[in-house]
Amino acid sequence: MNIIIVKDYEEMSRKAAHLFVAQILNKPNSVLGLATGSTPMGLYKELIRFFNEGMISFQSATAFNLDEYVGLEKEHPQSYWRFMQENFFTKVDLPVERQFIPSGVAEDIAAESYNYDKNITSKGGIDLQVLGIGRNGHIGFNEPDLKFEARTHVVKLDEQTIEDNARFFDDISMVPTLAISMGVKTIMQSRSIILLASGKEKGEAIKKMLSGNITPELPASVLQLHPSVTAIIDLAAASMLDIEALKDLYQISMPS
Ligand SMILES: O=P(O)(O)OC[C@H]1O[C@](O)(CO)[C@@H](O)[C@@H]1O
Repeated sequence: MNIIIVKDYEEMSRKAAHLFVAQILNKPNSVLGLATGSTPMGLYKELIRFFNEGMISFQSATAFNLDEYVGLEKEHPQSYWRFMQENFFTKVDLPVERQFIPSGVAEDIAAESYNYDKNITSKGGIDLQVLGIGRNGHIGFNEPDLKFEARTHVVKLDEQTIEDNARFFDDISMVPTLAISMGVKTIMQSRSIILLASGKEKGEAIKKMLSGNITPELPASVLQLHPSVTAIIDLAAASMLDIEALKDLYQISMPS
């Protein structure tokens, strides 16, 4: 794993956008794995800026999102479908027919999960996946203790995840308790992964992710086994790391 420690959220977003731009320039028909939440919003803003400046086009790209709440219609203000429309898809030229987000209201969620994974494979697999990280170490909505072999599936959200995401809903009781999420195995099959983390509340999860211990109790720790991960972490999220000790395990670059 290559670790880039940056000053703040803005620098994290810029660096991540540069990696996405490089990916698209090298392979215009890339299959991108996209995420929601507060973390990647700055990345999308930067990509939209690059698009508006004419530097990149998503015309030939395909996008698969990580997850969606079960029970929320597309148009629900907190659905991840809506998040992607508002923060990215309507602002770039990625064709609608190649924007994929699992449906949280499919009649047969098991079939939806199976077909979602199959669709990723049929498009050649994900070239570049962006991930945030939950305070409990989740990636996508793969909560602690879920097996690493899971493909796209339905997950029961942790109390902590429900609490964390309650900020987006009028009341905590309105936060869905289930989600459909790419599984760890689906994520690990991506050719390259960028993990983003910003803010001191992510410090503990980042420390555990890099500790050397690989366990489903801290789902992001599995990324230590992936051959091409770049973790872009701001100083606040990196504040609990013993950088000197980690230099034996990872390639680490510090802010200039
Ligand atoms: O970026 P946030 O809002 O801190 O959320 C952390 C993670 O949890 C999720 O909301 C659940 O998938 C991710 O989208 C995100 O990466």
